[in-house]
Amino acid sequence: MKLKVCGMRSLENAQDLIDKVQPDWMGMIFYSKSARFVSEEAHVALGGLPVNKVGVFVDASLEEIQKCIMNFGLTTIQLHGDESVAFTKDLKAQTGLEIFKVFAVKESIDWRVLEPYLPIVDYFLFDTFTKAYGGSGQVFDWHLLENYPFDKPFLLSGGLSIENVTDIKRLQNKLPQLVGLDINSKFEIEPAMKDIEKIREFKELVNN
Ligand SMILES: O=C(O)c1ccccc1NCC(=O)[C@H](O)[C@H](O)COP(=O)(O)O
Repeated sequence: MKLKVCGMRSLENAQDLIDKVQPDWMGMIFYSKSARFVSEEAHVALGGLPVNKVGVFVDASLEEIQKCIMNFGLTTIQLHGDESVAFTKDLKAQTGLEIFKVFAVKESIDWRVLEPYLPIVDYFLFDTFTKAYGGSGQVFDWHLLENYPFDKPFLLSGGLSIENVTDIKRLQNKLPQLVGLDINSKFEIEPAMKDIEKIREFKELVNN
């Protein structure tokens, strides 16, 4: 199972994560209202890290995203807002980078909304709906994913922790399209500072 560790900001903490966990992706939040916001100046420290770097954006402009791609050496763009199909298509055409399109889950999922994104994005990512967009630590009703109708691989997110590993594995057994997990606040000591040992333990439990 692939692992994305999101909301990283400190160079030492990120280096430790890479050394001890080797995540498939490391996420940085470029949304100024987030407690995990990564400012432009941080690229000097974080830009050179040897890991696939995901930039998380909420309804940002193409120009803002392009700037972060250049400065931080992003490999992946996570669209965490209400980005349209046209915008997502333009972004893919202009950058050629891997794209995660996030869908914030409430009480139900309308699969027709996801369909036009299928030829454009590399992965869907399902997260819990909150007004703050992400990093809430809240779990949504995973039963809603059981009739996922596409072959497109997706990542699961929203309140993932060591406590719900058994349920994650149960879902993975039912849905082979679930190829990755996105973790964040349940592994934090403080916003944007992760407990690396706890993440290592989570990875071990998920993969064994
Ligand atoms: O983490 C944030 O502060 C954040 C703010 C705005 C948009 C997205 C954000 N996080 C993106 C992520 O991919 C998180 O990992 C995801 O929301 C799950 O977080 P959590 O429920 O804390 O595990």
